[in-house]
Amino acid sequence: MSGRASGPARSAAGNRQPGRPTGRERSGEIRGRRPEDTYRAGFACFVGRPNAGKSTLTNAIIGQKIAITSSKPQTTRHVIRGVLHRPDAQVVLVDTPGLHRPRTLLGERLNDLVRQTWSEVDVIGLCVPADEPVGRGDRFITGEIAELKATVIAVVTKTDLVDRKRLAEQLIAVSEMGDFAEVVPVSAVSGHQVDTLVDVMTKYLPPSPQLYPDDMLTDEPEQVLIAELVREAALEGVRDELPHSIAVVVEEMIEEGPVLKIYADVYVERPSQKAIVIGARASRLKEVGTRARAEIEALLDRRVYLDLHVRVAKDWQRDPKQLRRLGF
Ligand SMILES: Nc1nc2c(ncn2[C@@H]2O[C@H](COP(=O)(O)OP(=O)(O)OP(=O)(O)O)[C@@H](O)[C@H]2O)c(=O)[nH]1
Repeated sequence: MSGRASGPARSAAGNRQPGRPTGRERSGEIRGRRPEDTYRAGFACFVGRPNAGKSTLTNAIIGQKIAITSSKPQTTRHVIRGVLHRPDAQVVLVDTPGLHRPRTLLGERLNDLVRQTWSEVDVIGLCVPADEPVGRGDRFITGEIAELKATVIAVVTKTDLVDRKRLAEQLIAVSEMGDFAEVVPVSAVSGHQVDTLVDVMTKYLPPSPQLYPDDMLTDEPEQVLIAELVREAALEGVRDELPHSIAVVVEEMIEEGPVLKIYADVYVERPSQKAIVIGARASRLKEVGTRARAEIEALLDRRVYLDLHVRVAKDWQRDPKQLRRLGF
């Protein structure tokens, strides 16, 4: 045992008793620390209407492709956590799908998931794109999150798309929409103000020990990330025809020497959709496989063999059993 006085042992940074100097502080290693500089950690999420830039911003903050972005709304299905590590804080980002009018069981499940996530986080970043007028959708979400315990920060996204005058007007319009702790303009694409936004979010996290180990970027199982990459590739070019009809399940992953063999099923709702996804003489499916494999290899940094099967799961969006099987 060390000569430390009795009391609970300290296992993680910041989990210390106030007033008791650590060994590093005693040796003068950490100078000029103010009492408010304690370690902070907590959960944050971005909300906003579809296409507001939430996933892109999450990726820009974590610095890795952890959520799937697309120019079409509502591609984010799973709650994906990315963990941002800083010397003074840990921000655990939870990515949610957009809240929308439920037309299917899937829609209802997604909305439940969103509300549950909102009630569990410390900080919510309400994203409003700079290049579109503040609208009913933004006001609706602002109202929905107003009563939660979380601190709400308004984030004006995609600032690279507008000039300064338009941005200034949008900042005013957004700040008039609700009672926000702060309003922060940001561009995930150019990176402008991303660090500032993280500083602001960190400020509102509670003092807390580290929540996840240092080397952890995301706790989403690899399979889900891989399935999302396949799904994104399968949607490419056919989004207008089957925007919400594709689901992907990774059935098996087998290590074979330096190669990782991945067997995945691509589910569609109808035989006609199966034909679209496969394409003439399987040409489309081959392209999907090539594109997805490149993405997966980049994600895992290793060689991958990808085997895709297209299957019809009739009306999977409306069937509770199928939804459970597909991970919803
Ligand atoms: N120019 C520009 N485009 C952006 C920026 N952030 C996001 N986008 C684009 O806006 C579109 C939507 O971005 P997403 O991050 O998918 O939006 P989202 O809010 O997660 O969308 P849902 O998953 O549908 O709720 C994509 O085409 C992005 O490339 C930005 O800072 N600048």
